[in-house]
Amino acid sequence: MKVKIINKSKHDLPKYSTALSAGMDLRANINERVMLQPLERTLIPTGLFIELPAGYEAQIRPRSGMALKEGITVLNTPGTIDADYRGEIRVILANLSNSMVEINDGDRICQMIVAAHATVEWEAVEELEETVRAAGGFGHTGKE
Ligand SMILES: O=c1ccn([C@H]2C[C@H](O)[C@@H](COP(=O)(O)OP(=O)(O)OP(=O)(O)O)O2)c(=O)[nH]1
Repeated sequence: MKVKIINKSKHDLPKYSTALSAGMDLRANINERVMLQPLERTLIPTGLFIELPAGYEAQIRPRSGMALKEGITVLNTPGTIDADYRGEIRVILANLSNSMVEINDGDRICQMIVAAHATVEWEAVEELEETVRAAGGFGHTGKE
């Protein structure tokens, strides 16, 4: 499927040629580098604007390398970009390490995937169909 995208950032669309794969890395589009202190969070602009068809969302996810090497995650992962959102895509980065991390302009800070979602009409009822699990959850079957 084709999705319209406006690139107002200083950077080429990252990995555009391979964007048919699941994740497209997004780059920070910032004028000054950001110093993220331990446990600090910040909102990073990307300069990207997209127009998704109804029934789809974009999800903003952390990059595993940044998570493992630097302790940087996307705080609200997976961030949701609604199909009717026309604003700039921005990314909430958080530093879960115990040292300061520098984010520079053009850094690949996260990845974005586009996913179909169900279109649900909630039907209010008094009872739900019975199952073996019933209300069991949160580890009620134990560890083994
Ligand atoms: O990581 C994110 C998450 C959201 N958004 C934009 C697109 C999304 O469509 C809109 C609203 O996001 P969300 O529904 O998560 O925010 P909210 O806190 O529920 O705010 P709202 O009341 O605006 O829906 O903000 C981003 O740019 N980056």
